[in-house]
Amino acid sequence: MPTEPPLPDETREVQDLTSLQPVRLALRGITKRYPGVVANDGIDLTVRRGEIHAILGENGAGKSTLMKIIYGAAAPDAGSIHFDGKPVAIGSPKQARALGIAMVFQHFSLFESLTVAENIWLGQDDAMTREMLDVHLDEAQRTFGLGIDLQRPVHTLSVGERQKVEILRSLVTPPKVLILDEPTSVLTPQAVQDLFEVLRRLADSGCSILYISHKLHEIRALCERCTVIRQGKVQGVVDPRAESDASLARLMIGAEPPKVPANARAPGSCVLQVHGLSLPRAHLFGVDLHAIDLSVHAGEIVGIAGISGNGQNELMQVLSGEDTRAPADSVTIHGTPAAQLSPQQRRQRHRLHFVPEERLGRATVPSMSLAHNLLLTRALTAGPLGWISLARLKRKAGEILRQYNVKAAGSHAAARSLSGGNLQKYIVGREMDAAPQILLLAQPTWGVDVGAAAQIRAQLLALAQQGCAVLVVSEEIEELFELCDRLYVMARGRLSPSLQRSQTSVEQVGVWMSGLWDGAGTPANTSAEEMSSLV
Ligand SMILES: Nc1ncnc2c1ncn2[C@@H]1O[C@H](COP(=O)(O)OP(=O)(O)OP(=O)(O)O)[C@@H](O)[C@H]1O
Repeated sequence: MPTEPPLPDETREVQDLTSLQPVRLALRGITKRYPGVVANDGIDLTVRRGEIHAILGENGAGKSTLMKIIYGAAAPDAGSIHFDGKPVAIGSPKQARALGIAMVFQHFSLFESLTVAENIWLGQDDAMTREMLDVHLDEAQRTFGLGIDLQRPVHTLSVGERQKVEILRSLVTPPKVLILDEPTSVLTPQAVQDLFEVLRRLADSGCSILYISHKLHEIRALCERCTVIRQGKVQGVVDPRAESDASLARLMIGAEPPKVPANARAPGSCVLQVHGLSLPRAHLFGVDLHAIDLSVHAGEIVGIAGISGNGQNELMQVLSGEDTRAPADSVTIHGTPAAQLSPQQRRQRHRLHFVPEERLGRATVPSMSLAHNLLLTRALTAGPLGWISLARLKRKAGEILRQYNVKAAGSHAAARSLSGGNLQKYIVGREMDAAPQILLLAQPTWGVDVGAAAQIRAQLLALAQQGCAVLVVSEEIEELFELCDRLYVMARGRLSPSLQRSQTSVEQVGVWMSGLWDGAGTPANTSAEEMSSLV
């Protein structure tokens, strides 16, 4: 049995059955510095064979950096890695894969028009023929009960099924260590349960799993050990099943997350109205919108629940002005036709601001500094005679960093250098800081830690209190119940009637997410393909 390098005294090591298993991966003193920040500061991590080990930490704590080091995508400045008892230098993802380390990234990288098998084949080494791949895939499917039709084009798959394709891809050559970075962000509760079953079977077969998530209940349901990181240092190694949300939050952020204030507002007049909006999809893999009716009042927070890929993106594009094909009066703002106004016209005339789902590439230009990224949505920052004042931009970006607790090297930092959660805080902060009258947000707390998520929700409530009309699209039903006065549910390009939050339940919204409300079209007139997109 390989010997484990000694653990430092300050680490609270949990002793349980997993400690009988040999050590598969041991990191000692891993340090990684970026300009202005020590992302990993002497990190020790021990993962045993067949163990599901969670990595927990606030935004910017250094989790992704550590995983990139294990996967050979970043080089440590100091420290050592032992794999199956032997010291290794992992210089590239290819070397990591050769050792048996696989990684499933947060964002899917699949070609829509190719089949599942073709997508998986693309990522394999040249030596793997299609015939060999089919044998491996059949074997992996049988062992882990994945049940994916390998011949289906990816565009016909639901998000849950796409996630399974990513996992299946990592199982072609059975991994010894599988790293998953927030794999459940876009999954329904049922798809999460299915994923957990697959992961448990994988662990039973001896694979060690490193699981990054901000969702404490998931970590508790799945993992027997959890390494908590704060500001690049290990705070402790605990059994998450023996910890409460409060105790995990204390380890992670040094305090309990702030309570979101109770919601007592009286909505004002109707600000944003959508009437009978039907729109064919703009591209082959989009969703048609059918007869959408929606209203949002001043001072009101309205939520749209639903599984992503059911038309939410298409609707948000019409509302934000990115898609101006709809008849002018199908969207009105303060009673005036608005569907054909550009995003800039909506910002200038109606102070309508938008936080899209994609942080990099859409909400920000990855290579530009945070200060320059302000220019994407803030005309206010131009100086007299239309000159851009860099000093003003920097000052404003600095204010947003401070007010929204964003961890970054400064206003000069490139957007892509921020951790996912910190960039999300910056984008939400940038739009809230513009004092919008209408704010549209898609997945506002995606990838954000528990403390920061509570902070963003509290700020949204305060904004509504000041009279802003807020529309939130979210996969997280609990979040919508915490925030919203009214809810709609979106399925297959249709929007349900509105529900007062106080008069509905999570269960009812869950049922409606399958498109089963009166007048929505019953399963009888729903094609198999449409139904599968809801699973
Ligand atoms: N390529 C880079 N260049 C500069 N700084 C970086 C780079 N990658 C990460 N950092 C910084 O290192 C720190 C740790 O980032 P990391 O992405 O590892 O955090 P994280 O714990 O995964 O956060 P999140 O939960 O928000 O994804 C952050 O301060 C981040 O800004």
